[in-house]
Amino acid sequence: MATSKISGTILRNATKNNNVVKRVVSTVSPVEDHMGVTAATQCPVRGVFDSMESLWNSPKPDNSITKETAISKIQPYKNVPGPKGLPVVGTLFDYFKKDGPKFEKMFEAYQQRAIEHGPIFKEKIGAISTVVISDPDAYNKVLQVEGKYPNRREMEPMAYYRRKKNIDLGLVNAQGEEWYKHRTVVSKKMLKMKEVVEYCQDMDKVADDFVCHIRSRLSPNGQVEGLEKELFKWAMESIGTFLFEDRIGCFSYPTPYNTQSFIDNLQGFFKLMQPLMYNVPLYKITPTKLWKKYEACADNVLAIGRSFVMKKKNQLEQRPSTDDDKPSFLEYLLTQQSLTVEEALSTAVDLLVGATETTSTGSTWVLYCLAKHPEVQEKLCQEVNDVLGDDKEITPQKLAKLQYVKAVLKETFRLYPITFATSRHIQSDLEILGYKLPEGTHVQANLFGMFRDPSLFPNPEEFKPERWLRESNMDSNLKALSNLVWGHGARMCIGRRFAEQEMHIMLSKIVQNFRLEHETTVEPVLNTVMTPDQPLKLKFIPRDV
Ligand code: HEM
Repeated sequence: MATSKISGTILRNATKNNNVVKRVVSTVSPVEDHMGVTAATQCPVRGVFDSMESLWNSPKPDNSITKETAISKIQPYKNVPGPKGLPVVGTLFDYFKKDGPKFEKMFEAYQQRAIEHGPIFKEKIGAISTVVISDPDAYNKVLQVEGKYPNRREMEPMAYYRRKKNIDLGLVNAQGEEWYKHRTVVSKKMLKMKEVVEYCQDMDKVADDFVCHIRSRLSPNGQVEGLEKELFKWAMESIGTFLFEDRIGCFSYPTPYNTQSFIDNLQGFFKLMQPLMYNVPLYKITPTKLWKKYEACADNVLAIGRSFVMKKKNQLEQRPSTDDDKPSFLEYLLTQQSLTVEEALSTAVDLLVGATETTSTGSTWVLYCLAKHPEVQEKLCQEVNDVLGDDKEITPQKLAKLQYVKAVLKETFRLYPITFATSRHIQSDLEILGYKLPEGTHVQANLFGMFRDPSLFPNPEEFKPERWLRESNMDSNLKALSNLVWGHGARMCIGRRFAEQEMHIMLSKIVQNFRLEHETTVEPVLNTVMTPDQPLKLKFIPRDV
């Protein structure tokens, strides 16, 4: 496990600043949306935080400000503590200093800032100003001002690229009513468990094929060269079964040219987006070298993604599905009155893009954590064998019983939250932790910092899936914090149910078939999502020989 250089207690350090207020009970009233789904049911953490009072309101000796005085002493935005920066560029140049924070380690920078400045700090890096919250209860207030159309910070290079090419912004970057239109269509299929479990059998087959594929790729020393790319193929094959109700053929040998090219370009697309997102956006004035590389990757991703989608669309036109067929998600999209054909195609490509780097990287971290913890691996294998018995197929009923598998995934994401912070532009003024934030402020929850805060998670550097089991004595409200790795509210990750299902299945099959050992120690870095800083060298030792 990567041991962070930083340790400490963010929340208790708040008392170093004069800004600590007694936390006020939050009363989030569930708002019903057009689909009759309450916001409370959409967001598993919402509401749960309401009762976090007991955790966070316990008297602190040096926290003498009462609720009333806190309210009368609400301070303006300009007084929110944080690192001092220069006019216009803020702290940007700090990130270029040899011993300064690093863009590719923003999660550590946030953790360090929170330890220095307390549970609320603000930072301006170049053109971007952000308020970062490291107090779970206080962050609940952000949920109250999400509005009907929650607004996340754009992935600026991606959005700029699409505007330049006149392409639909898609679910990830669209805002307001435009976003809502796409979201309404997609969520009907992707957020409903009833719909997602329909794909359990397909995912089970993909996972079985992945296990065979791994066996075929084992070198004499038991390693799989380019493991990350192989996991990427599994993620792509899995989403393909959903989007197209068909197999893409990622495991065939040699790897189909389009698949390989999609993988290479998508990885470049995410890697290059990271520096483009945080640096001064010179690419908007002139196409910089970095931008040209990014644009080439984005062009390829789009062209290949589109070719997969178009191929399926043409097949459907030649052979429309019958009543006996399970219609694919692409077919569903193409038949929606509210979307144009172009919008439907864009959405399908977005899902292909959104589903691959995330789940493959998340799975890389799980396999790494397991390889480092043989005792967890054995416990996991035992659970899988007990639940599956002789019939190796994973059904939704069996999946529901695999509690330790789920705990392993949660614990992995606690240590390596692949999206290290949430993002919202608040839609009305907000009083939080003694400060008044104006409408439009960009606010983030410091996930990495909170997940490694010893006052929240004892021995935070230890990998202990048991924390998340029903019988553990961890406060149930704190358990809910793990949901934030998927975002929250009406804009939470739309692929969450799908991603969890495919990862739980794949993980079960891997531990059933292999014992994992690790040969390298890796650290997390940001390539837009949090990835290992070097290729993983894991040994897959077949259990049946
Ligand atoms: C380990 C896997 C994944 C993680 C950790 C993850 C995490 C996230 C997070 C944190 C967000 C932002 C949510 C918010 O702002 O509240 C998000 C959005 C999104 N995710 Fe995922 N995701 C994963 C897998 C997937 C998959 C498999 C798909 C597609 C099948 C997907 C599609 C999307 C889309 C389209 C959005 C934008 C949703 C919107 O703005 O309405 N993700 N994801």
